[in-house]
Amino acid sequence: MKAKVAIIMGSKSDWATMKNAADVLDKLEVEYNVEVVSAHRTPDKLISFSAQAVDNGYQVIIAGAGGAAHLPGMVASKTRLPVLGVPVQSKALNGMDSLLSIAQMPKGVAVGTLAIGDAGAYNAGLYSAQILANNDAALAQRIETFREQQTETVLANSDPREEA
Ligand SMILES: Nc1c(C(=O)O)ncn1[C@@H]1O[C@H](COP(=O)(O)O)[C@@H](O)[C@H]1O
Repeated sequence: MKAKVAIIMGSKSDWATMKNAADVLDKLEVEYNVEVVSAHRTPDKLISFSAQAVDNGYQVIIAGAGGAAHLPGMVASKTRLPVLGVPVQSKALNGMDSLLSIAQMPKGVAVGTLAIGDAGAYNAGLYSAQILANNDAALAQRIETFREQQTETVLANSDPREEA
């Protein structure tokens, strides 16, 4: 079966962050492809990737980028697929630049913006699974189980003085 989720990022240096999206998709047994695509450095590849995304079987695109993070918005401008943008934490501005670049889209081209950094990437993975679960009962059940286990873990470790 072809992967329905694409995880793309502006640079290899974003992988440490974007791996969090891959990790949760692994946990939920969702297939994905991973690729570096940059609006700035590989603009032609961005156009072809986005234009072919539907034909390639993708249903959701997770796009992570840092600094002048144009990647998610530009991909969204060239495909109707939902694009989840992950602001990678930049050194100079701690990711505020990435966050605002991704969140402040002009009306008419939508990008779903997640939180800065690892948690945002993880939640982008989770969100993409939740979108796919609308048409996949087995995946929906795995997400329910994931949540129950998460709740049980928190309830079993409710003394803040003890190590998790
Ligand atoms: N924001 C973008 C885009 C883009 O938006 O297309 N392409 C690369 N970059 C970002 O540049 C940062 C530094 O990249 P390098 O570490 O390769 O210098 C990365 O966080 C990347 O996402």
